[in-house]
Amino acid sequence: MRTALVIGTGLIGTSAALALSGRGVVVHLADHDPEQARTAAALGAGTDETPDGPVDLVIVAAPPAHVADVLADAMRRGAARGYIDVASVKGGPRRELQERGLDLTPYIGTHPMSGRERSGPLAATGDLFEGRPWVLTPTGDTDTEVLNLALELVSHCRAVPVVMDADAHDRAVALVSHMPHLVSSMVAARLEHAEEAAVRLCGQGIRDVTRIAASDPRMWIDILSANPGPVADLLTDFAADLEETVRALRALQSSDEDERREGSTGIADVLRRGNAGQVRVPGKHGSAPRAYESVTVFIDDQPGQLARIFADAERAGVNIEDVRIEHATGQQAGLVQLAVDPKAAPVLTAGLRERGWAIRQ
Ligand SMILES: NC(=O)c1ccc[n+]([C@@H]2O[C@H](COP(=O)([O-])OP(=O)(O)OC[C@H]3O[C@@H](n4cnc5c(N)ncnc54)[C@H](O)[C@@H]3O)[C@@H](O)[C@H]2O)c1
Ligand SMILES: O=C(O)C(=O)C[C@]1(C(=O)O)C=C[C@@H](O)C=C1
Repeated sequence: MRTALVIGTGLIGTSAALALSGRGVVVHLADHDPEQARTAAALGAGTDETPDGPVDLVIVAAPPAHVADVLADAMRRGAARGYIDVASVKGGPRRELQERGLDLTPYIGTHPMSGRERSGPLAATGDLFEGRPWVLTPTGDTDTEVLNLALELVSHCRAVPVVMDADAHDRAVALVSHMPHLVSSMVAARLEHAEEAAVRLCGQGIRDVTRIAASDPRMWIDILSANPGPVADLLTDFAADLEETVRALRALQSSDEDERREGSTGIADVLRRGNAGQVRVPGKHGSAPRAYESVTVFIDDQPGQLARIFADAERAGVNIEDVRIEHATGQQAGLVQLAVDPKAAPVLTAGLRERGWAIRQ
């Protein structure tokens, strides 16, 4: 692929454009808000000038409700050899395009399974998709050359291609993305009118559960409107679990010992099922989940601390698999949790202590 046109230069479009530009592809940037395209260009994602002629690949990264319109327009004016979109839902856009009677052989619906709770080009990064699944939904009619262009894009973004049927994709993301998003919003909504004294105690647990609730509601209304049935089915099962859990908690309040025992069994069952589901969440780069050990380091909130920790870990010969930072409430300090291979944990602990770091036991 030598040239590409990204239409919709927000978080996802600009991240893909940064990755492609970094691999030498000439990327043109367009957005219905020209300021967004200018910002993306200023970040080094490409040029906001209109291409002279057809490009190799058009990548539509507009909100889901606009995808079919934008694609249809680009296809009618022959803007490229191949066309893809990156919307979070796949069945709806394809059907909308079919209804318009367009030739869909040069089109593939795709979806990178990576994002952030922030929108716009300023939130973009060229490594956003690294190691993440990128779903492609070709059909029997898809032009092979276009499939190859899409695979090239996925490879330039260092993502992992996954081929799926569009409707099967929508059912899968209802489970792993859309339903969890609503649950996160509902947990976060409990905080809206909560007392300040309680909110001040927020720790890492609630931060993990509510991060995605900060996302742009307009985008999520589009996504959920395009996949309401599968999400409603999942939430119906979720509601049944909730009811059972409430029943078990009420039983735990009982003065009757048998009822309390039943309540305790009910709660243990929810927690056990949670453990069983959680271990199925794939690990880094889509590999089977791996158990890492955490080494927790106290840091002052000063520039360069993280860089020093990483350099000292390298000196100790330890590979850091993942990192998480927890800020201490009301203090200029924090805790850095370094996830490492269990065998490397004592080596890292000793190495960091030797270099003056305070390690939490
Ligand atoms: N945010 C995520 O985590 C995520 C992850 C994977 C896929 N997606 C999908 O990627 C797409 C973009 O999402 P985002 O998070 O980058 O959103 P964003 O809000 O950051 O960017 C969307 C951009 O599209 C532009 N736009 C809106 N209507 C347009 C139109 N008609 N023509 C041209 N440009 C238009 C907006 O001005 C904006 O710059 C969506 O379809 C979304 O479902 C999002
Ligand atoms: O991690 C996040 O912030 C996301 O919003 C990512 C996420 C997801 O649910 O995994 C959200 C929607 C996209 O369609 C794909 C990815």
